[in-house]
Amino acid sequence: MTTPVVAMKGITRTFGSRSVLRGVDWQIDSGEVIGLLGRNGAGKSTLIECMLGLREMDPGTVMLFGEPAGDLSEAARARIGYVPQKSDLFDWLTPDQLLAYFRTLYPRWNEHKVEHLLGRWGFDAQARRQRIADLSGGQQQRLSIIRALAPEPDLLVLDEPVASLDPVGRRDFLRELVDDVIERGTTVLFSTHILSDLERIAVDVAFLKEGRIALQAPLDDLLESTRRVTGDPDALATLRLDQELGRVRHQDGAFSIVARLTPQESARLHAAPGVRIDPVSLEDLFEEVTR
Ligand SMILES: Nc1ncnc2c1ncn2[C@@H]1O[C@H](COP(=O)(O)OP(=O)(O)OP(=O)(O)O)[C@@H](O)[C@H]1O
Repeated sequence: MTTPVVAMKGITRTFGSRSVLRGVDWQIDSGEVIGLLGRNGAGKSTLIECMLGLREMDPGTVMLFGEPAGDLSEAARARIGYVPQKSDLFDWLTPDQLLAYFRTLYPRWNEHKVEHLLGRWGFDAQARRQRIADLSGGQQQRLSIIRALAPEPDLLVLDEPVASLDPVGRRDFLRELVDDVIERGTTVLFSTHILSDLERIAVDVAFLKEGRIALQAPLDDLLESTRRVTGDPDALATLRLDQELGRVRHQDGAFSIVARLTPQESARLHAAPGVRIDPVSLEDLFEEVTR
């Protein structure tokens, strides 16, 4: 049996009276590429920070590459790349100084990739010698991504990595992620609110809701099996489906259920009079699962 890259058990985190994580059990295996979704304030950043041993937890344990996250060996630490939501760059340095510093910390550091990305992402000679504090938010985010990719990590964790990037920067970053990072078999966890980005990468999606992973599945399977069933409120009110994600009574009196349908359920509902079955988008799914 191979050791999971991430193994979390009973992760709990409370801020004052607010319980943000409520006993998360989660495992991420080698080579998985997972998009982490959840409403604002659902606890995605908190979960990621607990996962990487950057935040104290209430009860709970996290193992990374089989080692306790809070007491990682240098070797295990060097296998992780992290792009935080808020820049943690040493902003009194220049990009060249920052990258030179990090180069000394990692046994593996792909200088060719660094130069290539710096060139492609608009770091000319002047920008490379400018204080990071004086770079734009998007440039800082690009630099943070370059720093995380340079050591060719086995686990790459990205917390809303494209939030400050312009559309060209986003597309370019996604291309890099798909063509190089994922292609190499890297395990990737990334949180985003840009659902179309997830659809480009074709990954598993995990939904964080009420302090737990409420649902995780390959995105393609999820979209293929999930349907919105609309019909007569009285008939649908008593309908029970195996994997129901949500039910809504609309203002116009219509009633709909969003559920993952088995082939049998699908056949049964298609044959039922007055029932409509429609595909759902990832946005619909997000709304239902995180409602
Ligand atoms: N240091 C802290 N002290 C008090 N509350 C905190 C602290 N850090 C996070 N929280 C609270 O925990 C909740 C989850 O925050 P978190 O940043 O993890 O959510 P998120 O899912 O990443 O949100 P977003 O999508 O908006 O980035 C929020 O209600 C936040 O206010």
